[in-house]
Amino acid sequence: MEVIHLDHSAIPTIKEEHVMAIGFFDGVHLGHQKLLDEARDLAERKGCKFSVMTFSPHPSEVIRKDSDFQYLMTLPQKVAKMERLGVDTLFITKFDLNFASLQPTEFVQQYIRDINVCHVVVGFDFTFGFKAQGNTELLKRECSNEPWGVSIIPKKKCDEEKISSTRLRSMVKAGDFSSIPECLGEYYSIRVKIGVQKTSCHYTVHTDPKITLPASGIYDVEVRTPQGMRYGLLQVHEEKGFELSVLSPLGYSKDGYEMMFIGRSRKAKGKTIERMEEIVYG
Ligand SMILES: Cc1cc2nc3c(=O)[nH]c(=O)nc-3n(C[C@H](O)[C@H](O)[C@H](O)COP(=O)(O)O)c2cc1C
Ligand SMILES: Nc1ncnc2c1ncn2[C@@H]1O[C@H](COP(=O)(O)OP(=O)(O)OP(=O)(O)O)[C@@H](O)[C@H]1O
Repeated sequence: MEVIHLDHSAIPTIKEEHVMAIGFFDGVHLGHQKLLDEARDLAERKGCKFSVMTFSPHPSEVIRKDSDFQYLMTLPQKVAKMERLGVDTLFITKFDLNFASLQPTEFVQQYIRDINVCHVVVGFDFTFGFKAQGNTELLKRECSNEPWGVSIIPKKKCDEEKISSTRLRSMVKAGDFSSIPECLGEYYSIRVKIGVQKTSCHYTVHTDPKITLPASGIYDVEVRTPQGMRYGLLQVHEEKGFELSVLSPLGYSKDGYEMMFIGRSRKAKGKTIERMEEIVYG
């Protein structure tokens, strides 16, 4: 997969035509995946490349100056997931105040027409342009006299409610992981690094400070190590970061580990995780 960083001041020439899906896609949940699947199928039928345009950082950080904005995934995680989904070209457009002030028609001209897009795929509630004034109706009007077309993907729901990144963030924050695989298509996972190894199987761990974390409590987790998966208990403290206990040591990994949240640990209720064997084996 080719990754192209787009900056207002330098938009490259793209020679080959491509079908492009547009959106922020935090978490790349099952609503996003439905949209991306349609874009990939269409690109295949048209015999052209499949591209995705995403933005960085999140518009909330720039427009609402929300410096505490918490993501479901880091940009490298998003890049890796897009690659797994068969994306040929990923455009990462720098979202700054200059870019945010583009009128919807200017965005269409510079970021769709001028980069050789032959078809755009967006969801039913996609918005774009200054003050989010552009919507799917405007996109359809804009392309009516153009060689490129637009597909609008209907709402994908879970439990009668739209699957959304905002909803997933709330579930994670509440420590409610029960419906997450139905919305995300997999367990919620974060990348962690070891801080201090307290004993052979007990560690303090840390993660990217911009990543959404669950409320304090003890969670069942699975950690992917070079030697395979390890079951563990993660204790999230209110202020003091978190601690991980596993049944056998993690083994060395320079880049850290992927840790999946299974759910709140019922067995660990009211306990601390130092004595993990007692919690696990009763
Ligand atoms: C050119 C452009 C300008 C934008 N300007 C604004 C803005 O002024 N205010 C705002 O809230 N969002 C703005 N956005 C963000 C969009 O409303 C929207 O969040 C973004 O296009 C990602 O779409 P998605 O949230 O459906 O994934 C802009 C987006 C684009 C592409
Ligand atoms: N459940 C869904 N069904 C269909 N399309 C969706 C769904 N969720 C998002 N999309 C579409 O995917 C693209 C990316 O959307 P976006 O990143 O805003 O996701 P979101 O889950 O709606 O996020 P947020 O909760 O932050 O608004 C947009 O074109 C949007 O319309």
